[in-house]
Amino acid sequence: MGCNSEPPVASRECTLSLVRSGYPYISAQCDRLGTNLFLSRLRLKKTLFMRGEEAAELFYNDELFTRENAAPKRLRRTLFGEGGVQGLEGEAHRQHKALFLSLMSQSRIDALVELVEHYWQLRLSYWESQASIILLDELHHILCRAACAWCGIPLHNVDAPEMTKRLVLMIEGGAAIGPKHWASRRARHQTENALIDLIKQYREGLRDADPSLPFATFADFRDAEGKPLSKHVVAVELINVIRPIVAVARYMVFAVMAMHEHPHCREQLSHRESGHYRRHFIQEVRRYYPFFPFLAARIKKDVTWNGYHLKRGWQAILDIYGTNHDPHRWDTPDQFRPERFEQEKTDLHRFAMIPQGGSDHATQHRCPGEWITLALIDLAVKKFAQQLSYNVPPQDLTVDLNVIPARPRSGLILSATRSVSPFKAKVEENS
Ligand code: HEM
Repeated sequence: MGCNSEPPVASRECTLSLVRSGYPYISAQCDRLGTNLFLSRLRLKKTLFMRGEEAAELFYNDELFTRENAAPKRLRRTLFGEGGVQGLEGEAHRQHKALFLSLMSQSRIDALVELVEHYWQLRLSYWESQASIILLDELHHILCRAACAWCGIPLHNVDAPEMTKRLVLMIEGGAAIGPKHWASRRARHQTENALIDLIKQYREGLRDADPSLPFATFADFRDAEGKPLSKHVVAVELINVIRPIVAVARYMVFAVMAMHEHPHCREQLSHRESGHYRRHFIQEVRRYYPFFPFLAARIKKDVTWNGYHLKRGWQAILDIYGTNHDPHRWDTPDQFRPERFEQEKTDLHRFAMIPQGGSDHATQHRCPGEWITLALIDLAVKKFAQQLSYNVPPQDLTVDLNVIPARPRSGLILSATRSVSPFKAKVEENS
């Protein structure tokens, strides 16, 4: 610990090294310096890098840290959109966040899972007719259709592949450079415009919408003064629902990959009464595999913490991946061991395991889609451990730690996929 000094400096400027090394970069500096807090410059801005449970708790203190204008512009123009919940603070944030959380009742989550099962079932005969499929691409497609139906966004069959392509570009283009980044910006622009048209028609009475679905929830919202959200902000928030649902495909793929690489896990998951073990397995998937690498904020006022002076105006970066792998908190953090969660007191960690952010859902920026994510990974695990037979042919399953968001290079190719136990298909085909 320092004695009323600034945290140790890892390097004068670290942008290139961070881009080259990717997810493990911050942890490697922390281990080298023997600290969970260090300074460097990111794109010339003085930046405090933070890792671990204690540092995460500090990062989520909104008296000291703010998210306003903290995320890089290139992310706001691709992944997040401008004017959405991620960049809001205080009362405006609480209002938007309450809308998201109002969508997350158990019955609504069950409805989404049923829709995913429905579209999965429709796709299954295609899988069975093919020599092989790329699971990541297939799940993107299924989740896009289910997410749009769940939100009340009309998607005719012809639009579905285009919408899937655009949402995937938003997910993958934020951190990309060059043509892929520009394609991602175009995809956001086109999707926002298409949604703005629908919202306009709805508000002018030219189109109906089910009042219980997210489309109407956002389009009908009025603040305390009776003011609606602008059409653009409604579009951004609707994309904030459908885009991350499609992104859950990566965790579903990682779960199937983990079963392939750890056959003893698959064996335990194949029993129908495996619920307890399945929860631990899913938590380990979220802890172990890389997804979002870090979060950005700005320090609001000078503070002394653990003997270090932290200064107002510094950029702060919280290392998500490093916190989930912090060797001070997790035993053998780089091994995939679901049974580690037997010893954990709770399933919902506030600051030690933060793949979808930490602290509180309602008052902080913690992900409101955490329960949906758990339910969709659970669905994938049950399907692949209990209801489908398939082969995993030789392929390149390397997960590059400098590609954000991470994925297995092959996307996980499966061959000879067959249903061995009937899928539940409760929802009638209606599109
Ligand atoms: C692939 C699974 C997912 C991952 C890894 C993930 C990760 C994250 C992370 C790291 C944050 C930022 C937390 C923070 O700033 O403190 C976040 C926020 C958010 N996520 Fe997720 N998420 C996922 C799924 C979802 C789903 C399924 C939804 C919606 C249905 C969703 C909607 C949001 C929204 C709206 C925010 C902004 C919350 C706020 O600013 O208050 N996410 N997510």
